[in-house]
Amino acid sequence: MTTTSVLSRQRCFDGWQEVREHRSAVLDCTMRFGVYLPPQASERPCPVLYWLSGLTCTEQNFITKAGAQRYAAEHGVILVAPDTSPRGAAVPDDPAYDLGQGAGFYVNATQAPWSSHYCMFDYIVDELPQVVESSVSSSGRRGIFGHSMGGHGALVIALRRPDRYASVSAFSPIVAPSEVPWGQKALTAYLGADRVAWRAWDACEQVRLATARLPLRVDQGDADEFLQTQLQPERLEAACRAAGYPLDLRRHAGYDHSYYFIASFIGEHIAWHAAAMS
Ligand SMILES: N[C@@H](CCC(=O)N[C@@H](CSC=O)C(=O)NCC(=O)O)C(=O)O
Repeated sequence: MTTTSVLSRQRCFDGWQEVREHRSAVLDCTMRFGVYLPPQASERPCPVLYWLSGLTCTEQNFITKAGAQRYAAEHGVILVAPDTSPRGAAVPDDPAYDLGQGAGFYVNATQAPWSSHYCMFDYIVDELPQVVESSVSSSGRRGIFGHSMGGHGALVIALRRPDRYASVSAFSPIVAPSEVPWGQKALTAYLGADRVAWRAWDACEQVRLATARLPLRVDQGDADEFLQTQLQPERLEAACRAAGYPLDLRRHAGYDHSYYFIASFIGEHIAWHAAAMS
């Protein structure tokens, strides 16, 4: 039985924005997550939409910058925003922003020293939903979305576990971590140098193996500073086309990689997930 404490609770669009903390058995550390409870959650079961943030983020970035609560209240969706890695003094870290704490990449690490704590895939797929959904009025319907590293996480998680989700979407995702510097660095550290082990964590590879077809949407700004070096959405487009996996990829002129882009389209994503989760 996990004990979860409420660290903060604010009224927001007639619902509640909370930050909760619990001891994670999977990650072997204390973890925080944001949970937004829309007004409907006090009257009836609501679907739960999980947001995965990108490099350098905590549970705070999404809840303070995306402006998502207005739309979650409108559509009766519970929003959950976890941290991006295990945390704490006992958890291995790296001085670089793109490895270690704040950069868990949503994989289950197999290599020392990371494997003792960095099991973000299992945390997001299994432990966190158990913790959250046993304490809120959940309809049992779930969606997942994310940004950049978190977009990669959302895609891989939904492609590998379509039984768990009704829909998946991403803002500016890393779609082929095996082929770009952020991903190659993280996968080498967490999984080792053998690229065969990387396939399970690469959305383009997983599209090729997918048997189920979830509603899949990606939004990408064309002024994104990481577009050519780290993101390369054309790789996902090609993989989906080859696999016959329907993809709704929308490109937006002038938008960069920031939360200003996310805030501009978050309402569309939440409405889209709400329809799929109903
Ligand atoms: N060069 C930056 C890189 C960090 C960054 O841009 N982080 C993004 C996600 S990038 C991919 O996962 C982000 O969401 N930042 C938080 C925010 O609130 O904008 C650096 O050195 O920090």
